Amino acid sequence: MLSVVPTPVVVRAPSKVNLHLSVGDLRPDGFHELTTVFQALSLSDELSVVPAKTLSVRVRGDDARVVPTDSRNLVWKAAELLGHRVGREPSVEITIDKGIPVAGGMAGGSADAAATLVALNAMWHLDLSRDELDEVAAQLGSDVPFSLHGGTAVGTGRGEKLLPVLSRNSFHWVLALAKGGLQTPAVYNELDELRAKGDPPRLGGTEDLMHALASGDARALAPLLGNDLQAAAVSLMPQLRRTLRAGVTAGALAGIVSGSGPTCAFLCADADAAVSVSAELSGAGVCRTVRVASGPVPGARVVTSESIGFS
Ligand SMILES: C[C@@](CO)(OP(=O)(O)O)[C@H](O)COP(=O)(O)OP(=O)(O)OC[C@H]1O[C@@H](n2ccc(N)nc2=O)[C@H](O)[C@@H]1O
Ligand SMILES: Nc1ncnc2c1ncn2[C@@H]1O[C@H](COP(=O)(O)OP(=O)(O)O)[C@@H](O)[C@H]1O
Repeated sequence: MLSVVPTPVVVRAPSKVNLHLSVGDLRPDGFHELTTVFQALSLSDELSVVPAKTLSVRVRGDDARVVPTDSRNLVWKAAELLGHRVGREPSVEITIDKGIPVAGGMAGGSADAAATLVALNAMWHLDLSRDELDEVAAQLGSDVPFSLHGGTAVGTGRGEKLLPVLSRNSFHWVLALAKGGLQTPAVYNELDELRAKGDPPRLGGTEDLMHALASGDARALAPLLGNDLQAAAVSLMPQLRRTLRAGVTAGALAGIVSGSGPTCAFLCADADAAVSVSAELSGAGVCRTVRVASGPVPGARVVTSESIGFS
């Protein structure tokens, strides 16, 4: 007799770097008003989802031991929220292969949450529209809608309201992963404290950055990269100053802290330059490990989803 065993729905979801992250005032709801330009990068997580008796989560990869596998995991929350919304028990086993550093300012948890929504939308044949998925995504976290969309986009509000940005060519990045992570709320908090004590510089507008992206010119883009959270991340982890200097000494066009950090992202002139910067940076002893990535890449998407038959 032929029995059909479902193969997993496998979804790949990208990390991100904020090319521009301008942080406004703290809102009454505890979030800061942002203007940010996200770019999705090829460094990614992969999720495999199969039907099961109950909801469970497994995590594999270098950082696996610091990722919760219970209801604190964003994929658990995503499965429950979507299940509740469509009236289904989220009885699935989710395996996360982590490529994105944990608590690294690269939206790894958000990528996994977005991947879960995409996987369940496919597995349960829900056919939810982009807008419906976006609405669920925004409830899970400010960065989750961008992890769904990918590409290059401007985020406003708390980062969840997105507009795509015209971007030509691929950009080449080297990522310096730190020993340890930084918790996003602590970094926003530190910025509020720095602002209460003094007046750290605030980023201006994004017009020139948009032109540089449209022209696809990495050399034009490099001096326009900026992140208001960088001062706060460096204040909490002063060794990042050395990492940022080392990347530029190694030949990168520019370096910034990615989002709330502590990953540092270095924009390079081309793919060859990225390989050479990564080699030099990994020998400099200023970070835990180094990765090469390119962007923009698409948002969370199914990479395989079939049923196989065997007798
Ligand atoms: C800083 C950024 C930049 O893209 O990303 P990461 O670097 O952490 O990946 C984001 O704003 C993080 O987004 P995300 O990680 O989804 O944050 P959320 O879960 O929505 O919020 C976590 C906490 O961060 C703070 N927060 C987040 C977003 C925002 N616009 N203002 C905030 O003050 C709040 O303290 C909030 O309680
Ligand atoms: N699927 C997940 N992957 C990584 N971290 C997760 C996940 N779910 C929950 N977390 C928790 O979220 C925190 C922030 O993780 P992450 O999303 O990787 O960082 P960031 O907010 O800096 O982009 C982690 O410290 C971890 O405890």
